[in-house]
Amino acid sequence: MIEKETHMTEQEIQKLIERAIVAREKTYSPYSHFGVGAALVCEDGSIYEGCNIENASYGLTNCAERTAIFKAVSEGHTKFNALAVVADTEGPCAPCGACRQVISEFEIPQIILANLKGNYRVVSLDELLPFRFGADSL
Ligand SMILES: O=c1ccn([C@H]2C[C@H](O)[C@@H](CO)O2)c(=O)[nH]1
Ligand SMILES: [Zn+2]
Repeated sequence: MIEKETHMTEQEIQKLIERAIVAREKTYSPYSHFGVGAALVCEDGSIYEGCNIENASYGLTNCAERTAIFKAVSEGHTKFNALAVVADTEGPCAPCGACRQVISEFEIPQIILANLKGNYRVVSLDELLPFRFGADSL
């Protein structure tokens, strides 16, 4: 189901969700047993994947979305076209607040929230994080 206009084709969306599903297989989540995968498209078309990485000190856990974004930024990318996130959820997987703030920092315009059952929803940054804090708030 597409609930929002997007610049991506159905095929592009499906390919990105598939990359996030593959990324999810690398999940390190021995505490929650809740695997999450993400796939991020950079402006130049390159794709970075990420999974959630947990820690015995629970608060040090890094979410899949932030893993993908930090991998890409650490390789020199700061402009992105889209991010897909997938988990084994009932409806489309919703990023946590910390990830929303990081997604906001890099102004990722299209965020694809998906699950393993084939449901997905494409949302804009304003839908994902309304009234957000950014550089212009400082
Ligand atoms: O946006 C989110 C929210 C949660 N998780 C992970 C963190 C933790 O490992 C597990 C349960 O919260 O899901 C993500 O990867 N992304
Ligand atoms: Zn998160």
